[in-house]
Amino acid sequence: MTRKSDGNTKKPAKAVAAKPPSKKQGAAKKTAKADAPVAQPVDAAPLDLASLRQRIDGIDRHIQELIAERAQFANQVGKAKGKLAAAVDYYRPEREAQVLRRVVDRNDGPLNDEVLVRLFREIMSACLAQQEPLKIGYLGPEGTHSQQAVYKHFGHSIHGLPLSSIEEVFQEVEAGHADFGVVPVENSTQGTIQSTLDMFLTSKLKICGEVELRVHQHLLSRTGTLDGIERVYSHPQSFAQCKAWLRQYLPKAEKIPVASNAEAARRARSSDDSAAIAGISAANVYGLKSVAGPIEDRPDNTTRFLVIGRELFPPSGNDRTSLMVFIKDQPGALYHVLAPFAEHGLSMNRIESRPGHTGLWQYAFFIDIGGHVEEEAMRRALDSLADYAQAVKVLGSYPVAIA
Ligand SMILES: O=C(O)C(=O)C[C@]1(C(=O)O)C=C[C@@H](O)C=C1
Repeated sequence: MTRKSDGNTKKPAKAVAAKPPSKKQGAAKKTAKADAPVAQPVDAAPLDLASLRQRIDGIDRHIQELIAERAQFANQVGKAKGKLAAAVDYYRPEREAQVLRRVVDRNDGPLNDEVLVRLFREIMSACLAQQEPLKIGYLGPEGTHSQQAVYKHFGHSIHGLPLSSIEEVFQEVEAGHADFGVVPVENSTQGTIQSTLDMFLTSKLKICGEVELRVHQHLLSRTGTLDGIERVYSHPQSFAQCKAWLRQYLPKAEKIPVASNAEAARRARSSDDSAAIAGISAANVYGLKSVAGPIEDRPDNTTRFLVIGRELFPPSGNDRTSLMVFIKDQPGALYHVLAPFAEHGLSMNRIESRPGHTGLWQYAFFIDIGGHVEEEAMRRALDSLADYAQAVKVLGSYPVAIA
């Protein structure tokens, strides 16, 4: 598997140096209501605690009024869409991506992009839920990183459906019991989650989004101490992400692989000599204490999840397209399949091959390309594949993950 950066690198947190009110703030002052809070010039005498809290109270009132106003407009947008069948029909991932990108572009600190995106995501989630909350299937049980990925992408105003396998997530979305599903597809330390890619060989579902989640692992136990730990439960992927730490601190403990980190936490709760490697949220769900964390070997350990649904959405302006390509058995076929993307100025972020289940030694290539299938360059590149590809399936075109 190869993956290359696509320019979606996170902006470094902007400097938060003291500065006079910006032009943006100056303009806002003119249009704001008379009782709206006014930014305190940085060189003014510092306010006392009571006055600072008074300012915050004023700002909170103003924020609340604006959120209520926004929710009313979102409601009207919902009505403008006409009488639609279900909540899923009101959801517009391309619009949400545009809103969040603008939040990032406008951000001058002191809060970082990730925090601001999370706040705005929650506002949109609540606005959408006025129609009806979306139903989102994920690899459960509760407390997994998959559940965190669901909240990161859809906010908390949803109905989460914890399911027992990646296959079941696909099935529940296909059957319409869930509006969307969220499944892990690759980890920056451990590589591809092959069971997810293999589902696309037969599934008709489309990829409608991606979520990147920084994954922090913790050692959790009933006692909260390393002493006396004889066995550790976790998912094989998590064991692999914490190999060096385990070698150093628990070289003799038995390592027992289980189906999910949440299941590991559930088992660790039954005795004092057991521990689990899992995300910190599992500690709250299963009543455990953190012995140590984060304990992953690489500090940039990140898992990428896919959002799967039943339809494709229009371009957002910064999209990625995932393809599944079966190539013809002839010299240079792979080269000829990839060349049109470069010729049309489209960058390839990832290529992965898996047994295609169509015949002995026949492979399916999973390819991620920057761009959207409704864009001219991508359409032309796809048209040029026909001579060297046996079959091309567009798995989805979706907004590139934000913050
Ligand atoms: O713009 C829309 O289509 C809306 O429904 C509004 C809104 C929002 O709150 O901004 C809410 C839900 C959609 O998924 C996208 C955006």
